[in-house]
Amino acid sequence: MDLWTAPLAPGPLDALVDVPGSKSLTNRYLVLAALADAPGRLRGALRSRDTLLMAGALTNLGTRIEEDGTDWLVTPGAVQGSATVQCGLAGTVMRFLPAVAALADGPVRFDGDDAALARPMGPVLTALRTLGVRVEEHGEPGHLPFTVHGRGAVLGGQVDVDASASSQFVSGLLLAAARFERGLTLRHTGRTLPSLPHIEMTVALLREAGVEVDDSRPAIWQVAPGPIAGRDVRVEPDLSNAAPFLCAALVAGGTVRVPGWPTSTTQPGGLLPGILERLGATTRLDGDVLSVTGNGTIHGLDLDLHAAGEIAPTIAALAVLADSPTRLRGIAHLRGHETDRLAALAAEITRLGGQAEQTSDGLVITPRPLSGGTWHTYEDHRMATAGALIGLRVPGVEVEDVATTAKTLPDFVGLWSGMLSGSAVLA
Ligand SMILES: O=C(O)C1=C[C@@H](OP(=O)(O)O)[C@@H](O)[C@H](O)C1
Ligand SMILES: C=C(OP(=O)(O)O)C(=O)O
Repeated sequence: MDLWTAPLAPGPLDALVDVPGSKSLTNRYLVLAALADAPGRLRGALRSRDTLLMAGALTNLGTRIEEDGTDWLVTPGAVQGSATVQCGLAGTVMRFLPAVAALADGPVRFDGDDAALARPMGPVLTALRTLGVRVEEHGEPGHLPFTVHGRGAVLGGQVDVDASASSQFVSGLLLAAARFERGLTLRHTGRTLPSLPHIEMTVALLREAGVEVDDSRPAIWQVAPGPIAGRDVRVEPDLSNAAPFLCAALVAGGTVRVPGWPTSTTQPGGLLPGILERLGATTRLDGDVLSVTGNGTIHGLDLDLHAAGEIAPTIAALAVLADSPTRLRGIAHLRGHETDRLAALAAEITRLGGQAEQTSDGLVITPRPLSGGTWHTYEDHRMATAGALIGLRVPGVEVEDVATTAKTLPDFVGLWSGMLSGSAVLA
């Protein structure tokens, strides 16, 4: 077992951290570019395990993706069957590509890491079947591995989807829907809907590519059939990956700045400044540089994170170091993320001597004095960065398999040490 001793904060921070591109934007732009009617260019695309898996899968499906300096040039081709899609542990790959594969002229087999076999896929497969696509399951029903038997075209029409376990079920169908003969009307039938900003991101990117989307009725999205424009786009920095760095200012005191912060964004990380202020930070946006300043005091709070579940592990790490208890709500769907994040956080916080209880839809964390020990990461990049954050203040936190951060941030350790040495860190 590979252990990385999380460095203690040397004192108040003063750092500029240039965070690489957004995973969610990169993988959406790649899918849209692959389905477009002309070549496209991605600037600032993230290179990480999840985006390289997406690029590799699209290449297997007939897209040409070339490096041009730091850009990705994407030349669409007819979607090809007799292909395989290796999903790794990437939700965006396993949920976005089945609807693309349905357009292929033959079978496309989807497989992934062992941990990926536990992630829910059923609503995507049921929706494709409703749309007339044959799907063959090879393991536990509603999970990887499976084969989508493309027939070269999808009629489209109306479909009901329960997306309470993941917004990606909706995004994945919408992204390919303009290529269905009749487009798609998708109605979410579940009681809760997580990560709405990520669905809004999908809608925004479709519209930017010239696709007509009607989202005027609650929980219903209608995508008109039509061409998808090949575009030249720039990917915003990954604001959820910025979170551990910005939060480090609350743990260690001092200031951490992240350049390239968008003035408006559909990334859920756009909610961070408001959340960090409630936790005790001061935030400022000077041009496109977000500064977060802390004085070492973190306030516990009651927070519904259903819109931004992705940042919950980072907020949970702050909560264990706070001056009062924290209740995180609205994040039952985290049980289907890279690991059962509610169980993983509760187990690891408890292992260090903290107190964390799972509720039906979140966690209650009561600060207690912590001591060092192994912080298990369960192949979850955000568990690894949460351990690093706690280790800034608690001596001897040994983060297991820190390399798992490569899922979305391959140089996490380098960026983290650069931040601590106070130098400007350029990705
Ligand atoms: O569409 C996307 O890019 C994502 C949607 C969210 O998924 P869930 O709705 O499953 O939480 C988020 O947590 C994930 O990291 C990325
Ligand atoms: C839930 C996450 O990833 P995925 O895209 O694999 O669902 C995440 O990055 O926090």
